[in-house]
Amino acid sequence: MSKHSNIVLVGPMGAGKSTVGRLLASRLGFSFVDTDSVIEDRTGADIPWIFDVEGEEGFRARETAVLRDLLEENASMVIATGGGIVTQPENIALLRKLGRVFFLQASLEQLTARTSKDKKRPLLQVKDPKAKIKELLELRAPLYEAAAHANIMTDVRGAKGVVHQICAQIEA
Ligand SMILES: Nc1ncnc2c1ncn2[C@@H]1O[C@H](COP(=O)(O)OP(=O)(O)O)[C@@H](O)[C@H]1O
Ligand SMILES: O=C(O)C1=C[C@@H](OP(=O)(O)O)[C@@H](O)[C@H](O)C1
Ligand SMILES: [Mg+2]
Repeated sequence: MSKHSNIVLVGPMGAGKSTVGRLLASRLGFSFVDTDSVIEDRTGADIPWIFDVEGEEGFRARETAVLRDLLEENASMVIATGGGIVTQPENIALLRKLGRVFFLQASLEQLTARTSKDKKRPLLQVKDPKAKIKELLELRAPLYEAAAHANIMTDVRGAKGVVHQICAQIEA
């Protein structure tokens, strides 16, 4: 286990990392960090713009830089990551160094429904978002498993219920 006492959330788009992360941080009295928000704050641009101008490659480099910077922080944090952060091999070790990693999962139907209204995910601005989510999940599931210390199914409970479940695992 890491010397850092952070809680790190990984998982596909729509798993609830940003929503649960914020609630969990408040419940634990930790700082909340969303790597997407850090990148947007640093660039002064939104994610679609970064994907457009710097490409996914540029965005991924920024994600790794954020993880490296977070390792220098001493605060106790809940860190919500972007769904593709595990695609960079070096990030797996960085995530596990940062703290206890929870893999938030949900059914394809739930992931699709939860992301259907938000147009700020460039990778899902395609004809068939459900098929894209499925494709990414098949590619990334082994990577989430490699990064995570624990898995949390989020289908049958709302965000608050997921917070409760994570707390129960932390306190066990
Ligand atoms: N456990 C849950 N049950 C139902 N809806 C959820 C749950 N967790 C998050 N949501 C909703 O799903 C959408 C995506 O959540 P978000 O936190 O942005 O996911 P992520 O950061 O993993 O992409 C939001 O509208 C959020 O309110
Ligand atoms: O899965 C991905 O590659 C991405 C997930 C997004 O974060 P969320 O998982 O919070 O939506 C965001 O980092 C970007 O759109 C890329
Ligand atoms: Mg998010």
